[in-house]
Amino acid sequence: MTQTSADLFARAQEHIPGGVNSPARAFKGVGGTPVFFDRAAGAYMTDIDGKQYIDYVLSWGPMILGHNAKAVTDAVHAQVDKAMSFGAPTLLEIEMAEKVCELMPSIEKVRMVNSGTEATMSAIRLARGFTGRDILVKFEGCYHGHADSLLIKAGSGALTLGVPTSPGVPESVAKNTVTLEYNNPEAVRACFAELGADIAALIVEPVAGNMNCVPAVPGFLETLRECCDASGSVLIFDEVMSGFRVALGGAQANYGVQPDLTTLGKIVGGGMPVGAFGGRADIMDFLAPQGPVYQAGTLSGNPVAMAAGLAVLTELSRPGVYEQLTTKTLALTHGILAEAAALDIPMSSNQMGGMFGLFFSEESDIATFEQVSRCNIERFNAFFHGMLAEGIYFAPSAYEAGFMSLAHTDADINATIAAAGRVLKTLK
Ligand SMILES: Cc1ncc(COP(=O)(O)O)c(C=O)c1O
Ligand SMILES: N[C@H](C=O)CCC(=O)O
Repeated sequence: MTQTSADLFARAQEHIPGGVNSPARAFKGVGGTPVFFDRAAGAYMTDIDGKQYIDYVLSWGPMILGHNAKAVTDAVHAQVDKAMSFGAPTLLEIEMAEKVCELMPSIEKVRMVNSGTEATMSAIRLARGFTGRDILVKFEGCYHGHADSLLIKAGSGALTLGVPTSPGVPESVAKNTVTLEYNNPEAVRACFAELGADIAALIVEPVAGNMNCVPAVPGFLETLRECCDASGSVLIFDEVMSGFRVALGGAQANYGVQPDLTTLGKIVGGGMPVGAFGGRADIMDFLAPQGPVYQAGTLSGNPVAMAAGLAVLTELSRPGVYEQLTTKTLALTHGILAEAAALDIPMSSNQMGGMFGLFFSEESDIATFEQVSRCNIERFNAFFHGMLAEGIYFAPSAYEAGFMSLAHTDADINATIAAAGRVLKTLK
């Protein structure tokens, strides 16, 4: 942390609540003050004082090509020169919808929105309107944005700040959200046996990325599918984070389980504020103006955002991209684990495609929220600050996933592993 960042953080707090526009940025979990950034390119971000960092946050996932990839900035500049917004239909929106449906075949129709929160909130309203039921099932430690019915036992910043269930959510809303243990199929079966006829939807992160990184265990998503089929409930995969990150077709392609609805964000907007939700045509046709469930947005399908997102999806559609991301991510996690093992520091990792988690834990198979909660947070915090001083930017919370981009080179990864070795030595 530099004096300039500290000064700016003090100034920010005068007129911005907590000094940030999203709590996850505030360094509350790790202590200290956030770094203020000025520019970014490829795998690097440069702070306000000119110090460069290798970035594994990537704007919390979207910058999968690396920061300011030329294909994206060219597309954005070209669109800005034409128009920034019409509030009327465009060809770009059709191209985006066609591309998303092509890449994720469970999506027959898709609606663009402006954030992941809007996507999940709208998907849930749609599921409730479609089924005529109220109950929503979610999992502890999964984060689906900050809509009222989802801020219950949530992950990410809410968990980091110790308010997984937020004040301000009325009891009348909270009572319709049932929260279960992630990766526990028995709990899901029991819940559906009791409440199935009243359950509108079940929403899940198929690779949880808001309680660190915890992929679904084999059979878990299949159980969700079976329970939803048996009770006529809508199965929603929240792929805001995992979509186009763990595979081109998202986690649903890797696991071979099709949801009824999918929510998207982050990568689909290429770094612009975008979300999307889509799925079975019979459900999506319940949306206004075709159907009765209302949902709208002044800037939804914004042409600049569509141009950025399409440019990213086009780049990601090239052969070999996800193999590269997997190789890079495994090189990083294995390299750091090897440094820790050499120092007898218990550490384990999870990984899928370009998404990973590092755990200061004796356990090597982290699959539940409880296991994540047992990790050594103090050690993570010390590791985080050591790495930050070394010029490596990891997410400022033990409950967030890490991200790899195509721009990270072997040299970046090796430099990160060497830095981790030096920092881990100080944690002995
Ligand atoms: C899985 C998941 N769903 C939903 C959201 C909400 O997205 P946004 O922050 O764009 O509202 C996020 C991230 O914040 C997320 O990781
Ligand atoms: N974990 C969150 C999204 O994935 C972090 C982003 C935020 O809430 O600011």
